[in-house]
Amino acid sequence: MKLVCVDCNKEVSADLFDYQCTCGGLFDIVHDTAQLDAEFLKRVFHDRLSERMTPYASGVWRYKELIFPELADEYITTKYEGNTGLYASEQIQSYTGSNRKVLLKAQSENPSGSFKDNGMTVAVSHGRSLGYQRFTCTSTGNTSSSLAMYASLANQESYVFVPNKNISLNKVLQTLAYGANVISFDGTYDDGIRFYEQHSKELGLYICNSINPFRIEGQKSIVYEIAQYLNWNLPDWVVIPGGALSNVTALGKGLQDLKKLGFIDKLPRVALVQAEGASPFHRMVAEGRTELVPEPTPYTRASALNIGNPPSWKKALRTLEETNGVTCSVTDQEILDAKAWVDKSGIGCEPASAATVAGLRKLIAQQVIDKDETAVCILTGNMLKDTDALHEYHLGESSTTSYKNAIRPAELTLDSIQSIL
Ligand SMILES: N[C@@H](CCOP(=O)(O)O)C(=O)O
Repeated sequence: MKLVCVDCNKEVSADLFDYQCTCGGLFDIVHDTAQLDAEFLKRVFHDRLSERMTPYASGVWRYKELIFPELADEYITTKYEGNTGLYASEQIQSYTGSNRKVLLKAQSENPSGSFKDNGMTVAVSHGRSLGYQRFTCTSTGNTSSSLAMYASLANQESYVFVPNKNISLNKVLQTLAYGANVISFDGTYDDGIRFYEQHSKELGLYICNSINPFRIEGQKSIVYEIAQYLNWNLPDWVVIPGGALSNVTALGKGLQDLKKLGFIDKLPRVALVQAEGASPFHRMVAEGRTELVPEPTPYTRASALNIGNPPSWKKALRTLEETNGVTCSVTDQEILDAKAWVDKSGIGCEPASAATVAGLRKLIAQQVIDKDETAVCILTGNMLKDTDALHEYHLGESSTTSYKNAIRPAELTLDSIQSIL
């Protein structure tokens, strides 16, 4: 296993772990797959479906050979994440105008209620194997609750940076309840990432955001699981929401693994959907540019997507290129209407997830996706992650998003944070 920079292609041994290359680029993890026997692995992955209460019962660690083969089992911190439902919905078929039942992959059924668990179990396990006892992330709420859960499960400390506005109160409460030290700051997720880029070394904390390539390795399991449930036959399209762009990055990497190993014959096409108020990546693609222009003040009601400068955009672009993918953006109203349909289909999701269903509907209407093509939409977070959205949609009310048990530095500086640690 080695780290390869996505910008300058520099190769570094994975033992010399870092988040960024000296050139500033993010790292990819590259495994040595030459010795892997695909048919043998398929059998192993199948047999592990009957595991209970061992690390291999996890829908992530089931695929350990493709994710982190070198890790000693003693470091695995798992809550049997993954193993989430894949549903064929007639309601969503009729809402989107498809001629085929639409598949929904409910990552919302993960233990902390979002897809972040697939990556977080790997990041925290890796951090522990390096001897870290204190973990951190910046988050709009799902990453933080996931980290807080795994850190506490491993009896470790977590310090999470959370913007003080435009995020879901429930997610912050969940993070606090799991025992994290919550640091509420004036800014956005993008400011938190910038802070890490400047100070990761001095902080001495293990960073669990998606700039960490081990998070991406864990998130690859989402597409492995879809493929395995469908007997290694993927639909024509995978529709995925985009904020920090870790999900689409991991999807692309997972698809390449499956193709290289011969588990699948051809790559499905990827449709990446962003919220209109936070869509720098879609705008870049739609305008034919090759450099992302950050949005300084991203805003969407789908708070998990409130990101103006997604760190993984170059990796995401690679996924789009490799899969002949497309992007689109949808309005908050389109997202909330689609969410109401997902909720009443009995599956349920948080607003950001519903961007996929809204996007599929739009792309079918625009004839980018044919009505006869098959599609799976990835639902990233649980319906109860954002009950304010339910209030607003169904009762026409909104409630406060202030929270009191948080640490509030006057500003996000190294001194102010070090005084808290
Ligand atoms: N919506 C995300 C944003 C953080 O993204 P990450 O992939 O870098 O952890 C959240 O839940 O915080």
